[in-house]
Amino acid sequence: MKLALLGYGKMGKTIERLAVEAGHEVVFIKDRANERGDLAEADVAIDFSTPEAAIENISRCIMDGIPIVSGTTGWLKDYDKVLNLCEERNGSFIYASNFSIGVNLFFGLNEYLAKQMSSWPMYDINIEEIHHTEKKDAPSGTAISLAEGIIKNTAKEAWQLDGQGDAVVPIHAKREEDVKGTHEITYSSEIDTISIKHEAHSRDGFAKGAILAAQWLQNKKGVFGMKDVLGIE
Ligand SMILES: NC(=O)C1=CN([C@@H]2O[C@H](COP(=O)(O)OP(=O)(O)OC[C@H]3O[C@@H](n4cnc5c(N)ncnc54)[C@H](OP(=O)(O)O)[C@@H]3O)[C@@H](O)[C@H]2O)C=CC1
Ligand SMILES: O=C(O)C1=N[C@H](C(=O)O)C[C@H](O)C1
Repeated sequence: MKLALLGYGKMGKTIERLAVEAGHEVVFIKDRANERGDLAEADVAIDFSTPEAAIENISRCIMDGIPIVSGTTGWLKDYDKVLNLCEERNGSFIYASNFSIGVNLFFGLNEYLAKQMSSWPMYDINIEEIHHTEKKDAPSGTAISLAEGIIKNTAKEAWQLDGQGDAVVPIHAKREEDVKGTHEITYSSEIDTISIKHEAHSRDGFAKGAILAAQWLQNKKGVFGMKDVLGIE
C-alpha cells in the first residue's frame, strides 16, 4: 500500500516506522510548513495532525479522491462538514478517537458496565484521562467517546470537563511527562469503588490500528469507524 502521511509528529513517525516494517511505502509527507512527495500517488492517506489542520487535510484528500483515515482529535465541531463533503464526492473516510484494538474492546466494556450501573444511582461516575504534556486538546477524544458510551446507556445527559451535577459525566484531564494515554472510569459509592482502566504502553497500538484501518478502507466508499474495521458491535 502507498501511504500519504498528513502530520509528521509523534504519531506520523510511528506510523511511518511500522508501515515500512510491514512492507508499505510512504509516498507523501506533510507537516505544518513542508510537503514532500506526491499526494496523488497515495492509495490511502493517514492524518494525525492538529485540531486546526485536520479539517483542511481531510477535505483535501476527499476532494482529490484519496481515501482518508483520521486520528486527529479536537476537530469534531466540523465532523458534519466532512460527512457532507464525503457524500457529495463519493469519498472514503474513517475517523476514530482511538485506533488501538485494546481501547476499542474497552469501549464495549465501558458500555456494558454503564448499562449494569444505570440501575444503581448511589454510584458516582467519573472519567479520568492522563496524557503527555504536549497534548493540545482536553479532554482527550477517547475520554469523549467513553463519556458518549456512558450517556447512551444511562440517564446522564452530557459530559463536562471537571463538571458536576446529577446529569453530568465529569471528565478530569491530567497532563504528565511522557504518558502515552491512560483512561479510567470509576463508579464510587460510600460502600465501595468499581473501576476499569486502559493504559497504553507505547504509540504502536494506535499506529498499527490506523494502518489496519487504511488497508481496510482502500476499496470502500463511505464514512466508517473502527468498529466497522474490527467487525465488533
Ligand atoms: N486516534 C488515535 O488513536 C490517536 C490520536 N492522536 C491524535 O493525533 C494528533 C497528533 O498527535 P501527535 O502525533 O502526538 O502530535 P504531534 O504534535 O507530535 O504531531 C502533530 C504534527 O502535525 C503537524 N502539523 C501541523 N500543522 C499541520 C498541517 N497544516 N498539515 C499537516 N500537518 C500539520 C505538526 O507539524 P510541525 O511539527 O511542523 O508543527 C506535527 O508534525 C492529536 O490530535 C492526537 O490527539 C494521537 C494518538 C492516537
Ligand atoms: O494525543 C495523544 O497522545 C492521544 N490522543 C488520543 C485522544 O485524544 O484520545 C488517543 C490517545 O489517547 C493518545
